[in-house]
Amino acid sequence: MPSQQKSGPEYQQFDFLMNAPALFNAAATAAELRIFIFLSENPDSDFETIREFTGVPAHQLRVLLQAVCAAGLMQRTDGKYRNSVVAQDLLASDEPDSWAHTLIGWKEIYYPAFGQMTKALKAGTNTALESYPGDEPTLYKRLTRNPELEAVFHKAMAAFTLASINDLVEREEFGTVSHLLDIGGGDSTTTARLLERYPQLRSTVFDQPSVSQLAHGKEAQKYLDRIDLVTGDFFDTPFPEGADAVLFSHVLGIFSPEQIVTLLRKAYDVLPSGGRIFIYDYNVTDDETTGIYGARLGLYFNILASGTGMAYPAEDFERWLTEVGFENPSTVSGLDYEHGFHIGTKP
Ligand SMILES: C[S@@+](CC[C@H](N)C(=O)[O-])C[C@H]1O[C@@H](n2cnc3c(N)ncnc32)[C@H](O)[C@@H]1O
Repeated sequence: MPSQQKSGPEYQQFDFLMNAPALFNAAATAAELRIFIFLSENPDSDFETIREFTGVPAHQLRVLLQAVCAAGLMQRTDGKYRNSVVAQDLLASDEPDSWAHTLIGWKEIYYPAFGQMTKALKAGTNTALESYPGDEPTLYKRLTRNPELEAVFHKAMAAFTLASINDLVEREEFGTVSHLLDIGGGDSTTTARLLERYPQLRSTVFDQPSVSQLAHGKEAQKYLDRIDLVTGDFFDTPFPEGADAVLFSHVLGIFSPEQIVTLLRKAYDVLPSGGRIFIYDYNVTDDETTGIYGARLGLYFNILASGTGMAYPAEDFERWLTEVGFENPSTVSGLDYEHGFHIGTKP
């Protein structure tokens, strides 16, 4: 009987897509078991050596390794295993910028929620948040009740931030800022990279109290004398004055247009004349048809994180900047991982 399977790149993409959740989880499990790091240190290991290292029963490990090979992250030659080029590049380290942390965070926190997509989208709210105790409206706030999971979340977020941050750090606009206000600055990873690059800069990082404590992590440790921490809820707590630029990195997209305008107004009010606003975030294209990182993020916000928000197109950010009073809003688009950099100046 002839094969029913269709051929061609679109069908191949369909085949990959239909199996991607299983392959993703296999990759994340291999990362959790530190197999990529092990193979980096011990390339061409045989099955028995990997079994001894992981302690996973032989049959189950056979199944896992086949899946990771099928995903293109590992190669097997004459019974010996090694990382593929991309796994060696992105997954084979424990450094803060390793994609291994991102995979584990997405496996533990993001994707379990995606099973509720239909329910959450129909309800118009982030119903998956019900799995986390508390009555706070966002994942970020509920995680403050669970320090262990919160640390996994911020490790994953910091890793992905580091993977996508170079295009932000290289923006020459930071060279003429003396005091930055980094709103929702997380564990200060972004601020630390900016301080490393721009010696004239100091930064005030505003985040929730439990998150700010994570600023004592590896990246920020070296610059604590140039970092001030301000804690609170950024909707309720006044923004501190004194900065000549405000940065929102991966923050505004979480929220609704009304909430975004509220935060932009708060930034506008504390800036001096000539002060600038910088927004670094994911953008889908203006016609809203492309952007796979943006797609994942928008769904995650609406199912779990905040019940609103998306990787808004650049034209939305520029319109909000104008509405609040910033002059000459502009966008640098096409940055790493579908990012855009939006700039406005207070008259
Ligand atoms: C996606 S993270 C971005 C972190 C960092 N700016 C980056 O680019 O990696 C969003 C941050 O906003 C903070 N956040 C969310 N809602 C907040 C609120 N209402 N008040 C203060 N911080 C908040 C979270 O704790 C988190 O650190």
